[in-house]
Formats: sequence, structure tokens, C-alpha cells
Amino acid sequence: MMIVSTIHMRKDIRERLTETYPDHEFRFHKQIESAEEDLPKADIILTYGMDLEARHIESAKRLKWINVMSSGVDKLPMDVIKNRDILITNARGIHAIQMAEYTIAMMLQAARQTKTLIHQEREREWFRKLPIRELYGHQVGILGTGAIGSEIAKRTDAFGMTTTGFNRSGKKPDHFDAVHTIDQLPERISELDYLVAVLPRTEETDQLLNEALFSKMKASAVLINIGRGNVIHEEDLLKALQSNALDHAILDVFNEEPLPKDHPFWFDKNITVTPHMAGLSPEYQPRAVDQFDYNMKKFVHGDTDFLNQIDTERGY
Ligand SMILES: NC(=O)C1=CN([C@@H]2O[C@H](COP(=O)(O)OP(=O)(O)OC[C@H]3O[C@@H](n4cnc5c(N)ncnc54)[C@H](O)[C@@H]3O)[C@@H](O)[C@H]2O)C=CC1
Ligand SMILES: O=C(O)C(=O)COP(=O)(O)O
Repeated sequence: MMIVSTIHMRKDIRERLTETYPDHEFRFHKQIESAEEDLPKADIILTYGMDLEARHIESAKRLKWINVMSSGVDKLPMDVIKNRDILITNARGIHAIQMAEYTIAMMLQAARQTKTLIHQEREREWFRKLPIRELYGHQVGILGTGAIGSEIAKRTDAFGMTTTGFNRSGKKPDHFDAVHTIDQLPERISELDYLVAVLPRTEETDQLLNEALFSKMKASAVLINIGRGNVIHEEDLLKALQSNALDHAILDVFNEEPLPKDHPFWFDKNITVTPHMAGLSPEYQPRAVDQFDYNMKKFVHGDTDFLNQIDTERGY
């Protein structure tokens, strides 16, 4: 089989793949452009899923499997894929640890006033009366109780926080104190000190967090969005922060990325912007290849119970 990788892969990872599968031909490219000639012969494509267009799928006539080495599959040309018998798997799970560590780091940053302290230190200012808080005993709501949401809950639980999840079914995974269906968020949002959104981009999640909800939040609440930018109504968030409807927003994902240099989010002191990096880690590619290995063994044996198979209708 020919496996075409359109991912800038580390040398050790490339070596690991070729050594593990000597009977299959790997073609390593750094992005899709240089891979175009190989696509008609590709049985499997390894991709981050950001740059694969309908025309690439159409030219890959033999394609049987797209292994997406990120969690979001919202940029895939699903309409073309749906009409073909192509397996799609994603890398759900490989980001969970680093995303959970990011979330805790950001919650602590907000609670311990780290941004202000860094500024004070730069100015050599000795000022102690900062509005310091604890995480302990506070309420955190997590929108999305999947791989990442659950890993966050494990940590907020360890910090002595009350952890409430929101998802589509209301089913409670481990580590959550309670889980509600997402339609209960309007009734519950006023209880939360921290609200963490870790949702996929779907029609249902579009602009889910808007004025109607921001107006119900605690004035001291901190919002963290690490899922997808579409979940937040950006103008409503700016207005809500300007009118002190909530205290701070920490955002890793945006409607437009990179966030344009003149975007108002950069200038609002109550917003912390990070460049879609919550999921980065040196363990990213090794973990992604562990999952590929697991599925590849199934694929060559004709098994069908794959890890992280994407439902093309549902879109995640
Ligand atoms: N900032 C970053 O670097 C990264 C962002 N992500 C984003 O985070 C998302 C979640 O990742 P995982 O936890 O790995 O995915 P997952 O598939 O394990 O979990 C998704 C969760 O969202 C819930 N959900 C889906 N639609 C919903 C709706 N309309 N209302 C309420 N809940 C809903 C599901 O029930 C599930 O609990 C990804 O789809 C991706 O977009 C993922 C990795 C890195
Ligand atoms: O996996 C995802 O959905 C992400 O958002 C992660 O992005 P990255 O692969 O870290 O550039």
C-alpha cells in the first residue's frame, strides 16, 4: 500500500514508521502541495486536515483511509468524502493532557493575577493588594465532556473544585461532579466561576456563547475557549467584557486564525490571547503515531473496530 503523509514529520517518527511497516511504501511530504503527484496512488493519507481540498480527494481514486492527526476535522471536504467509501479517523485523545495542563495554567494565572504581577515586576512596583483568588472550592463548568474535557475535569477535581460538565446526552463521564445537557446551560451559567469551552465546530455549537448567556454570568467569572472559535460570538464577548458582565476571557481559538493584528481582542486588557497552541506538546507526534499504529494493524487485518472513527454525518 502507499501511505502519503502531508505532515511535517519529525525524522525519528518517519524512521519509526518505515521500520514498522517495511512492506508498505511511505511518501513523506511537508504539506499537500508537494504531495499532489502521489495522490492518485495513495491508499492512505496522513494529514492535519487543514489543507485537504475536494480536488485532492477526487484525484486520490484509490484512497481508502484518511488518518487525521488532529482532533478537529471541521476543515475536511466532508461532502466529497461522504460519497466515497473512505474511512476517517482523527487523533482524539492525543491533546488531552497538554490541553488540560494549559487550562489549569490559565485558571491559575487568572486566580493568582499573574499578568498583573509580570507587569508590576517589569515596573519594579511593590503592590500586594491584588484580587487574588483560589481555585479550591470554586465552580467550573466544562462545555464538552470528551477526551479533553474529561482530562480537565480530572485536574479541577484534584484542585478541590466543583466540576460540572455540559454535553449533548447528559451522560456523566468520570471525574465530573455532575453533567447536564447543553440546553441547561442558561439555567446553570450564573453558578460558574470558570467556564471552559472545549467543543468541536458544528452547526449546533455556532455562536453558542453569546450576549444572552454572557449577561447571566458572574461578574467575577473567567471564560476559557480552547475548542473552536465559532463557539463564541466575538462582538458580544467584547461588549460583555467592556460592561463587566464577566471578568476575563482566555482565548486560544478564533473565527479567523491567525488573529488579525488589528483585531480588538489584542487590545482588551481583560482578554488573554494565545495562538492556537493549547494542544502543542513534544508528545504530539509520538502519540498520533501510536494511534495510527493501532488502527493500521486493524486496517491490514480487515478489522473494522477502529479507534476514533469519525461519523461523517455528525462531523466529529
Ligand atoms: N486548541 C487546540 O489546540 C485544540 C482544539 N481542539 C478542539 O477541541 C474539540 C474537542 O476535542 P476532544 O475533547 O478531543 O473531542 P471529543 O470528540 O472527545 O469531545 C467532544 C465533546 O463535545 C461534545 N459536544 C459536541 N457537540 C456538542 C454540542 N452541540 N453541545 C454540547 N456538547 C457537544 C460531545 O458530547 C463530546 O463530549 C475538537 O473538536 C477540536 O475542535 C482539539 C485539540 C486541540
Ligand atoms: O487538533 C486540533 O483540532 C487542533 O486544534 C490542534 O491544532 P494543532 O494540531 O495543535 O495545530
